This record gives sequence, structure tokens and C-alpha cells, in this order.
Amino acid sequence: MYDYVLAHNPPLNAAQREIVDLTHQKFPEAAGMQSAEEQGALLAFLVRLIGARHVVEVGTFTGFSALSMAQAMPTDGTLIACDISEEWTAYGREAWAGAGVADRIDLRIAPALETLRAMPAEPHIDLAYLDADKGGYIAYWEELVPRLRPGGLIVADNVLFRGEVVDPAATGNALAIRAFNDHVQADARMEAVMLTVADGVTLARKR
Ligand SMILES: C[S@@+](CC[C@H](N)C(=O)[O-])C[C@H]1O[C@@H](n2cnc3c(N)ncnc32)[C@H](O)[C@@H]1O
Repeated sequence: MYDYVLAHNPPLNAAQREIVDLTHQKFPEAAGMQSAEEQGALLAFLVRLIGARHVVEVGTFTGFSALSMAQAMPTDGTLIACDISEEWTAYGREAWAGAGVADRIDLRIAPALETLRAMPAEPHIDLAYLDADKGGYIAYWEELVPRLRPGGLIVADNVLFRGEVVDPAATGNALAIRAFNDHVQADARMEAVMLTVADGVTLARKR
């Protein structure tokens, strides 16, 4: 079924394929953190749908999701990519340069909360992709929502956490995600839908 889904989605372009393959080759243990192939297409679709020019990514790893969004942005768009790993994001930098989108991506190596708090307070972000440490999601959400323009989107990954969110004995990251999902649902500033895409993706739109 998954092969069928991929076969009926836009195929990865050469730059996407290269970073997906390279990530599995260089970091076989960590490669599972990479957003799924169909999420690259979904993120690009959403960027085009809302004409996003100001994008923020929280959790960049080797750069696949940032690449997918940057390729869909206009040439004068800016994507601020937040991560704490120089090692992983170095592969992203190379992939972005190879794809000709490096000038659209501003990589900030620091805890994402610091980067978000230093951003202008006014509503200017069109789309934010949340895909970093799960315990930080609520804090990231609280920094992002006021900075989103009306109609802007937050896309949150791993909201089902391998199904562990419904486990009564859930601990750690699964528990953090469960608290995040409740937080999102209770936030009257946003309209949110939870989708069973990949490991669960919530799309939330600012009213
Ligand atoms: C799931 S991976 C991101 C995957 C990426 N979106 C992709 O599609 O390839 C999570 C990333 O969050 C980063 N991270 C973890 N804690 C962080 C923090 N406090 N601030 C910023 N980044 C963090 C990790 O270094 C890791 O690269």
C-alpha cells in the first residue's frame, strides 16, 4: 500500500533523492528521523498553496524537509532552519547548495527556542514546520502562534508517535506529544486537523 501511495505522489526530484539516500548511507541509525518521502511532497504542496515566503523549520537534521519547502518557495522567500547539530545540518547545506536554494535558507545552529524568541514579534510567518524534540513542541507552538500571520500554517510532525499517544502507559516523548495534541485542540486562535500521514501530521491554521 505504501509503495502504491508513493507511486501516486510526485516522485522525489534528484536533489531530494540524493539527500534521502545519503542520509541512510551516512546515518543509518538516525535516518528514521527524516520526514517521510510523501511529507516532502505535502510540505511543498502547502508552501505553494498558501504562497509561503516566510517559513520556519524547527528541526532540520540533514535538510530533506527544508529542501522540499525551499524548492517550492519563490526565489525571494526565506526559510529559517533551526537545529542544534552542525554535523547533520552540514549535509543539508551541501544539498541546498547543489539544488540552488541555499540563498533561501538561513540555518541557525542554537536551541530552537532561543532562535524563535529572537524573531520579530509581529505576525509575519506564513508556515512553520515542527519536527524537533517532542518535549519542546508546546513551547515552540507558543512562540510561533503569535508570529503567524492570519491564515498562516503550523505543520506538526509525529503527532501519533508510532501510535504510543493512545497507550495509557505512555511516558516520555509520547506523553509530551499527547499533551501537545491536547494543547493544540484547546487553542481557539487556531483551527487544526490531525491527519494519519506518516507518523501523524497536524495541520493548524491561524484564524
Ligand atoms: C526529526 S529530526 C528533523 C528531521 C527533518 N525535518 C527532516 O525531514 O530531515 C529532529 C531534529 O531536531 C533537532 N533538535 C533536537 N533538539 C533541538 C532543539 N532543542 N533545538 C533545535 N533543534 C533540535 C535534532 O538535532 C534533529 O536534527
